[in-house]
Amino acid sequence: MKVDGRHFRSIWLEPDGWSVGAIDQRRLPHEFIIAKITTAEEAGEAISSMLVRGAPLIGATAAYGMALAMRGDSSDASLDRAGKMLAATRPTAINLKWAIDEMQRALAPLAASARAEAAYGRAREIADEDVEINREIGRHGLDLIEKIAATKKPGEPVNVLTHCNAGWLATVDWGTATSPIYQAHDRGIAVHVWVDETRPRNQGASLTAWELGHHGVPHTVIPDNTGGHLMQHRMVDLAIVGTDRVAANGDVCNKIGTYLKALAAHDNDVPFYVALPSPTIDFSIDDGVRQIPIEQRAASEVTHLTGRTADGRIETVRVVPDGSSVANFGFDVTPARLVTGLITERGVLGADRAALASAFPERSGR
Ligand SMILES: CSC[C@@H](O)[C@@H](O)C(=O)COP(=O)(O)O
Repeated sequence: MKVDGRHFRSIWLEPDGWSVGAIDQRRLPHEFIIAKITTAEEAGEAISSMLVRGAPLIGATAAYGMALAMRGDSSDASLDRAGKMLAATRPTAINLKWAIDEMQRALAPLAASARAEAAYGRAREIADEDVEINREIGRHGLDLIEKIAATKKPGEPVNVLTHCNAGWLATVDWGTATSPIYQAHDRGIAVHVWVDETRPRNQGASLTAWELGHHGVPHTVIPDNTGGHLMQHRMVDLAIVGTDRVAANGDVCNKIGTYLKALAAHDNDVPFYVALPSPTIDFSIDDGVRQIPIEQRAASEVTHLTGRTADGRIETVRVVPDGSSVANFGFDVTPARLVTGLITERGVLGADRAALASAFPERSGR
């Protein structure tokens, strides 16, 4: 996608042919800083510090991290060590494990001398595949938006609510939940996005709003608690969110607060869609609510807020009284019964085992 007219992916191989560039998402929307990742350890640190975040991008970063590990030491021990180190960086997004497994499957049978080149090749493929998958998600989601647009008066926008950042910053390009929005906007369909701020880290307010703004998509940032009110007053035509892991039964894990939006959508007959690339499906888990591990993050994300002061300084301030205890669950699980459909690269599916298994038979048997 474009930043000030220049095309960017969220991660890329630098022109030196070995180091990895990425947009430092901790600094947005106030500063656009490019980070250089030169070792597997730095890739791991980029994931755990949320320099990069979003399930598909975490996977792509881990793949490049494995390539960097192979560049330094391509032994079996190094392959195993890098996989374990990267897998421990964040627990919820299954794309991380998926990408590490893919890399190990591709590299383990090779002679050590052939691994570094093969690792860079597979990491690049994983990144390129993510872009194509997200383009296809957009194509299928566009049909849904077009159908709603056909019911509107001329110039009246389709109102989409989204949560967190499932945009191009969370993937390699296009985004998952935002891909249908970008494609609709590019076709001249009037779309307007309600952007949940997404406390505590504010990925909606700082990242989704930033990227929609750069693409010229009309949007309004709302406090997280606003969605139910908007839905009651018919101000939301559909919700589209991303996901960090979908269980085989169609339960959807996503950023904390997604479940409450799905409940409000259900109560108000607002279609609630989840956009996902197939690596986000975890066919080894049958019950998302009970089995998906939920990351618990630092209390400081809740107790403190970072922003830009009127004179341009970036400052962090405390908003919670000293001494209050804090809980910071990073994700929640929306039961499949609340999901209208799963927008995948192979079409819009029901949120159930049969639909997922028949669309992705090559994954469901593994
Ligand atoms: C296409 S990304 C889908 C999800 O990864 C996204 O909605 C989300 O919850 C990201 O959480 P984050 O904690 O910012 O990595």
